[in-house]
Amino acid sequence: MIPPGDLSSPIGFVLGVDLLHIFPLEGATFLCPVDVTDPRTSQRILELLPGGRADVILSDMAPNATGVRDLDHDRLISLCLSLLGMTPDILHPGGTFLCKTWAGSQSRQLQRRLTEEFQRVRLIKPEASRKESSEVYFLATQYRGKKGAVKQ
Ligand SMILES: C[S@@+](CC[C@H](N)C(=O)[O-])C[C@H]1O[C@@H](n2cnc3c(N)ncnc32)[C@H](O)[C@@H]1O
Repeated sequence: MIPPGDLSSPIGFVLGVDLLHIFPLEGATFLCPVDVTDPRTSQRILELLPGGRADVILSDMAPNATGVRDLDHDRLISLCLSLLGMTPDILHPGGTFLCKTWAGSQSRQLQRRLTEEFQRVRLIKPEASRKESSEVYFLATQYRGKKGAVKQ
């Protein structure tokens, strides 16, 4: 329980990662420009995370769209899979993973991979997402962890 006097104090730690420069924002730490597909990135993230692990990985990463639907879809799935590949290093067992995708033929493959790693996986279309957009989000919860352990 949080004592009332502490409600205005910062709770948690937010680390933003992007290929592009991010303008400073009070209360958040940024690692940029950084490519999540670079194998050195998880180590750089780890060095900044207090306690060495994140509770939530949240991604609305997207490549620059070419307009070729299948190609854009494949490139975004590939980004999501790169991020998922980092979870053993940076996500707490029991943690949550949210990623944006554009619906397409590889979505099932990503869903399968998420289901191997998380106890619960849901496909979400937020109200704020335009109906005509193929954008959908996978919300995966209760990360099994490296050895299948789930934090209680
Ligand atoms: C839809 S934008 C979201 C930006 C941000 N969330 C915002 O609201 O301003 C997608 C972002 O994914 C980033 N991105 C694309 N590929 C990336 C990669 N390989 N590593 C890190 N970030 C990447 C882009 O630079 C871009 O800023």
